Amino acid sequence: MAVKKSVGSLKEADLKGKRVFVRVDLNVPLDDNFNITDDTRIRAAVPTIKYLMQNGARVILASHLGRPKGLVHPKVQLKPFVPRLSELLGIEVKMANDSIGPEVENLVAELPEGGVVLLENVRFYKEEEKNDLEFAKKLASLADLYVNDAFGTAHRAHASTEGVAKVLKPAVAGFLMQKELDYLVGAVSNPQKPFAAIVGGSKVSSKIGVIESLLEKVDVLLLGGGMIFTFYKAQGYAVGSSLVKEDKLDLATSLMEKAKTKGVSLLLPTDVVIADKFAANANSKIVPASEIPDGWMGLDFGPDAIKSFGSALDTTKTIIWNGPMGVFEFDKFAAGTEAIAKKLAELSGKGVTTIIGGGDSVAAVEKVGLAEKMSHISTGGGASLELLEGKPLPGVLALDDA
Ligand SMILES: Nc1ncnc2c1ncn2[C@@H]1O[C@H](COP(=O)(O)OP(=O)(O)O)[C@@H](O)[C@H]1O
Ligand SMILES: O=C(OP(=O)(O)O)[C@H](O)COP(=O)(O)O
Repeated sequence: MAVKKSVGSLKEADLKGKRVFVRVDLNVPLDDNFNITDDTRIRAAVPTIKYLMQNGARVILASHLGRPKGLVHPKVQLKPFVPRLSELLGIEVKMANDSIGPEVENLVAELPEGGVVLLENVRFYKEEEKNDLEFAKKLASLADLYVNDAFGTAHRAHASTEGVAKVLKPAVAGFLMQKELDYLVGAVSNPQKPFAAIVGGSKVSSKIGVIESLLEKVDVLLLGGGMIFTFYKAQGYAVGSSLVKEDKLDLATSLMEKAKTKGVSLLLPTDVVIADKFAANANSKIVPASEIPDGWMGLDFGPDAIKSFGSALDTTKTIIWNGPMGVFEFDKFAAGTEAIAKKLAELSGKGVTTIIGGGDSVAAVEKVGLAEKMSHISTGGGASLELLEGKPLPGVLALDDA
């Protein structure tokens, strides 16, 4: 099935007095004191919410945060977002203690036109990720209309992204969703070549699968972040206590073989920055990729890799980047990520199309002040990679046709 781009528009919807269920992606980085460290995704959701408010809708916001796996987890409650959302929207956003049930229904019933309520993390219910129909119906019963503006979660077929869109009609795209599709479908379905993808981050299990299809599309594939140690181990390297997905070792081997057969230049860092613990103040040193001692873990790549990755990118015309190259949140392990951000900013200036996707990748680029230099900052990492694969996104497919 082809990627779908033409979806029903919010502009055609009758909104006055209507209860509108808006799925947004507020899955942004927070520090240990619940301070939002990058609010790009929150700001990106604002135009749709403001439009709904200005047109007299009663707005019900739903999002996930983290991966609480169906359990109520205080660390990923949505309460910390209320002040920032209220500030951005210029009203007092109400917080619900749940995402379904009588208390939520009462809050929604009391909402004035132009009012906004934020539901609690939908992933506190295991039914969310299971895309349970009964749960989707409960969410749907809160509203008269569904808007999906959560591009970052559009690759997930979950109750609040896909299930609810099937039972609550009309179901249309928000402005952010539309903007992302307009840009990305064009840019990635027909990219200017040579085309490079850079994949890092920590979601190894979900992103390693994407690599297989990326090998059909790209000329250059650079791997970094937590992704690389599974590849090293598959080659017999010692990886110490680095992040490794044991069940993906065979896949890593077959991906390296496939890259060779396809003539794709697949590069892994040749040196890494290792740490004796996962902490900002860890002891660190640079070692060859094949020599990570026991008890040490790789948290960034080293200066040789910075050079070789830079040269590999020099001749490309389109670059998509998802996933930081190291634990950039700790200054000691941020050099690889910063070097890639700087390289992409430099290449953007020379006419190369540079697309950055993903909550943490965007946070990393924001941290070094280079977001403005990129061609497109996408709020979706996994979602933009899956679009690039040519996969239809369930959260988009479920929306009404244009
Ligand atoms: N070598 C590594 N080991 C463990 N975690 C890493 C490593 N490199 C990067 N990370 C972590 O990956 C996280 C981001 O991963 P991910 O969610 O996949 O990216 P995105 O949100 O951009 O899609 C960051 O918090 C970063 O600290
Ligand atoms: O942060 C997200 O994806 P991303 O890290 O791939 O950009 C989305 O909020 C989806 O989260 P999930 O990967 O836990 O389903």
